[in-house]
Amino acid sequence: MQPTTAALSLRGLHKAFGAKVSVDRVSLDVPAGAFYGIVGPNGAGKTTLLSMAVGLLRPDAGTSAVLGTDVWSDSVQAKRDLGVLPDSLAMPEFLTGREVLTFMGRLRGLARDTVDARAQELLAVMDLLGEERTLVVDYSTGMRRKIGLATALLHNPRVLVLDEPFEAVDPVSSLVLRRILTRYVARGGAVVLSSHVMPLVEQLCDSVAVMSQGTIVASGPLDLVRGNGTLEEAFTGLVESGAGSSEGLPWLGN
Ligand SMILES: Nc1ncnc2c1ncn2[C@@H]1O[C@H](COP(=O)(O)OP(=O)(O)OP(=O)(O)O)[C@@H](O)[C@H]1O
Repeated sequence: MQPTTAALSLRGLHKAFGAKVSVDRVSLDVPAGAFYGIVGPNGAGKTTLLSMAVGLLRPDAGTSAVLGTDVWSDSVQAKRDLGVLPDSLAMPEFLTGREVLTFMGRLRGLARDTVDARAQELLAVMDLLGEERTLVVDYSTGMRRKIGLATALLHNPRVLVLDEPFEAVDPVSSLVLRRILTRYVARGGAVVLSSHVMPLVEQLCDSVAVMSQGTIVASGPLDLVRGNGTLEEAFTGLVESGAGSSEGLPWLGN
């Protein structure tokens, strides 16, 4: 039987900023149809890794392939298959949400009526129809996240890479989004997301990678990584990041 091509295949990705190694020769395979969570403490290298994986940040070394297509040497095809929610989103600020979707959809080569129909549906599910006339520059943080997610979904990509997709998103929109992503995976799409919210990762993802100080310290099926405890317990055990002790700040509250 032919092995199925990985949704995302990272090989030896490496990035240093000056003397600081942010991602240290990371290799990772995200299988087709996976719902893959990447967790790690602040500064672990998740955003840097995902930015290189989707072709937004050029690595010092290593490769990334989306469904077998290299993101740097065949970026047009790779980006056709990819929907990306980056960490910090550069947006056309002086457009409304609907205009952003129309603009991005047309850039993606979608027909005008397809873009219009999808924009209407996406604005509805993201609960942004009421803000139709608001310019993105005046959006709240959560609204920006939601319009970013809508643009990631617009062209019906086969692989979604989402950096902290639930950050600043209200509980109702978060529930809607979780359902959308679960259905997307059930239909054969692959999702890679980073998050700090362990219960959410446990609820959604079938596989996880734990990052610490630029490397992956554990990866694989969720049940294997968390063992008999919760993901949070496994995470805390794996990541001895030298995080500040809760015994500190003796003056606080005294
Ligand atoms: N453009 C940059 N210039 C210099 N250092 C950077 C740059 N981008 C990231 N870093 C450093 O690389 C390391 C990893 O950062 P990164 O944002 O990838 O971590 P993260 O795991 O996404 O963190 P968080 O969970 O806080 O978002 C950090 O030490 C950060 O300071």
